Amino acid sequence: MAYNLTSSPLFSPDPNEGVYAEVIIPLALPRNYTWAIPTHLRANISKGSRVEVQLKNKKYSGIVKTIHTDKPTAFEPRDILNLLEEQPLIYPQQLKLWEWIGDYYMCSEGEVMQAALPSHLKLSSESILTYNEEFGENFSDLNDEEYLVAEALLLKKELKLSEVQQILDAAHVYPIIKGLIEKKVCMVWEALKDTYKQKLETYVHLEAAYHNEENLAKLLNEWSKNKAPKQLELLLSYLHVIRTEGEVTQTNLLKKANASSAQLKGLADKNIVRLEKRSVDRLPTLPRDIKIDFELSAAQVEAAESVERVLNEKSVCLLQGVTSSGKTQIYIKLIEQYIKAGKQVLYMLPEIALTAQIIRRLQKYFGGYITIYHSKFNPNERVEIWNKIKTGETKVVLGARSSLFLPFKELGLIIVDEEHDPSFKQQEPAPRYHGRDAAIYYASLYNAKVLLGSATPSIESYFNTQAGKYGLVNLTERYGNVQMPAIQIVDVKTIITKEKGKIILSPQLTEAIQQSLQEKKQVILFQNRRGYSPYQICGVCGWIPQCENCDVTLTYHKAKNKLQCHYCGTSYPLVLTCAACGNHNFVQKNFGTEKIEEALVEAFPEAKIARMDYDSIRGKNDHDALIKLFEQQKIDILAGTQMVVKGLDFEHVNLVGIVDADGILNFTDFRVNERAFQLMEQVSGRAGRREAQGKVIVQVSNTHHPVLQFVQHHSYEEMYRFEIENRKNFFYPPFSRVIQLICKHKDKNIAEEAANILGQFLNDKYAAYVSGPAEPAINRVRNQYLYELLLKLPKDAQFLRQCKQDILQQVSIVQSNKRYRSVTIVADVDAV
Ligand SMILES: Nc1ncnc2c1ncn2[C@@H]1O[C@H](COP(=O)(O)OP(=O)(O)OP(=O)(O)O)[C@@H](O)[C@H]1O
Ligand SMILES: [Zn+2]
Repeated sequence: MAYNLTSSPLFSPDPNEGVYAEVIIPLALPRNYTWAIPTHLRANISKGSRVEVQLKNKKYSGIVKTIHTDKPTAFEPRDILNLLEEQPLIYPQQLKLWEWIGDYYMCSEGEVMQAALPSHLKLSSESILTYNEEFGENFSDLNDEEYLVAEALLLKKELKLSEVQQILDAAHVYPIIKGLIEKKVCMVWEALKDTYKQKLETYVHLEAAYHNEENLAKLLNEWSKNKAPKQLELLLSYLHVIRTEGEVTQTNLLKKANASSAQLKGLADKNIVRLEKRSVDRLPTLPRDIKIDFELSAAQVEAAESVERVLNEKSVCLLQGVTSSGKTQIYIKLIEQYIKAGKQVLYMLPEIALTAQIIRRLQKYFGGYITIYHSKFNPNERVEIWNKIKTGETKVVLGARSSLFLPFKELGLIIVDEEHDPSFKQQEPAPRYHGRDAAIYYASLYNAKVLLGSATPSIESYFNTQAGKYGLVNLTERYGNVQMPAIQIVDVKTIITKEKGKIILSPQLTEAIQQSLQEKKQVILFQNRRGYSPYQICGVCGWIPQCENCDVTLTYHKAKNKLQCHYCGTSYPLVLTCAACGNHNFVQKNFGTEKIEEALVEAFPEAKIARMDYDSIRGKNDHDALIKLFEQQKIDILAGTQMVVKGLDFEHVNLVGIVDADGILNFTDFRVNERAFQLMEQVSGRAGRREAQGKVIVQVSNTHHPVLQFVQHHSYEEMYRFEIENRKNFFYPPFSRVIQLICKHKDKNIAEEAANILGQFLNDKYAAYVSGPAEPAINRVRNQYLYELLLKLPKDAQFLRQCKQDILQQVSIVQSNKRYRSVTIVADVDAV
């Protein structure tokens, strides 16, 4: 099914008859409300239009979902106040996507809208406007009303929309605010993303008049030598720098020209140059240029051709290529084809913040054709990207799951790289959607194709290939025909340490590291726990310090000398005295990345060692900086969490150590085997990617765990055959669909009662499919007690729809009881 992008013109109703619009506003309402379209707006409002509406005493910008003539009977609809753009803000495909996500993931379209639109496009009375420092103070282009608001903003730096209303004393403020945002005088502050801080830099531009060679020559020739010779010198320097470097910052220019800012200001006052303050994070504008300078290997050519063949027949193809087989290279060739055919491509990655390496790789080939969409970007930029995608100007977008909400004009292909990665699923808040699954739906609306890629596909996707729903293409050899790394299992049970705890560096691992260092190779050590040690125990009575807000032991962070809860983030001072027995004899149990780093420094004093986890990486650039250092071999050993795994490509790593595999194998989740395999295979995949075969050492005490063998054989198929039997026997996905319901309340009894009532109802109607309510392993987080129900439902669309409806209805019945009104009930469809 494909939709016509030009929205259908309004039907022409009887002028005396009312016309109404169902409007989505960014709130979690159980349903959308209806407003009347006043006569003067009828000709221009269509599906997808952005309008200003009032609900109770608050105003919102909302999106028109449908237009009809059925007058609501229960209430007198109010008029829509304003139409904010002539053209619809979003395409019909997006309305469809929002609706699908709302239905499928059991949330409101308002919640989807909240996630889908950049903050600048969703205004409400509570929105806060902040002054945009980049704008400067030149208000000459503003009209009277805009001027009033801009002046107030310059003074106060931020204003609530309700305050703007008072300043203007007008009913219709949204169009004025829209104008100010478009002119970049202000931005909408995003409460959740307050980490965003602009760093500004002043850029120097030649005024437009001197872009003309003749004018410029005249200016230079007629410059009288004795008047401001320093400025002339500065101007000549500028002309030199702009030619060689493309862009000129004030700092750079003044340094190169050995000039002062007063001299630069002199040039600006003469209207020769113009100074512009701009955020330094902003992406450089690269020329739009495709430069593909590599050839695919024979195996890659075959795989690429198979992908094309499959996509001619099916909408979705899974490219299963072992680690370092060059899947990215195949994507690059495919992207090139789509660009040349005038189509847009969305390249989705699990965590964009961790993928600077891939961004660099793609920019090298596609230059300005590639755009990155990122929640860390300045809101102005996000709207700019939004608009360029909507007009079709931007051809390729690289982004995490939220890039799915962009308004593509001619979407041709979605690539979901590392499709198995659990971070494609949004956890909190709603919409709790899966980026991969929503991508498949979204693509279908454009008749676009989807390419899923992974060395270790999700069981669900692989199952779909076996069922014939998706095509499957295999790439079984590494690029350059390097052998897959050899896996050595080290039984840590047999190694006794001084402290009778788990060993961090077994003799085998130590020796292997030594050898790598001698050969001038690099080492990655993986541990899925950060901090120094995950708990400390009183050596006398066994008491363990816990978080006050969560049912969780506290992790010791040595560098900060603090205890920290990894669930709510609260820090505590170190506990030296046991709260139970008063002794001072704590033992640090188990270990995280910080302790590994310490052990490495001790064992290899000559080596350069670095740690990569959420404690050592702060800003968005830290990660890339560390990766670059590792690429340039300025680091010998890198110890880290999942962060060291995701799709990274290093040339000189020949050894990988999985320091504590038991920590991966002992989860209680039904996906544990799948996850453990994926994680270990992916970590292993970082070794020996270029020349000779690499080596992986897995330290583990549970040496008979079946997953270890699958990893040792690098055999996804063995893992799949083993796991699919389990899933079938216990009726887990892909044989069923799971919906997890969680009741949360600060009073344990109330949470439990609400869960019981819900459970009772579900058990009456869906007994065969319900387990719980039960307390999860961690039953209190942020002072909220948790109770969980799990439904494993047959995959019958009709049946599922009914069941979801019943659940939602029941949730609202439970919450209509005063006692349970404040119980939070979360439904998570396809929970991961
Ligand atoms: N045809 C080719 N020409 C030149 N270099 C290539 C080619 N194919 C792959 N490579 C190089 O081999 C390395 C591995 O490729 P790539 O990172 O694409 O593998 P991958 O399949 O994505 O691996 P993973 O699943 O581990 O992320 C990269 O450095 C890549 O540049
Ligand atoms: Zn806590």
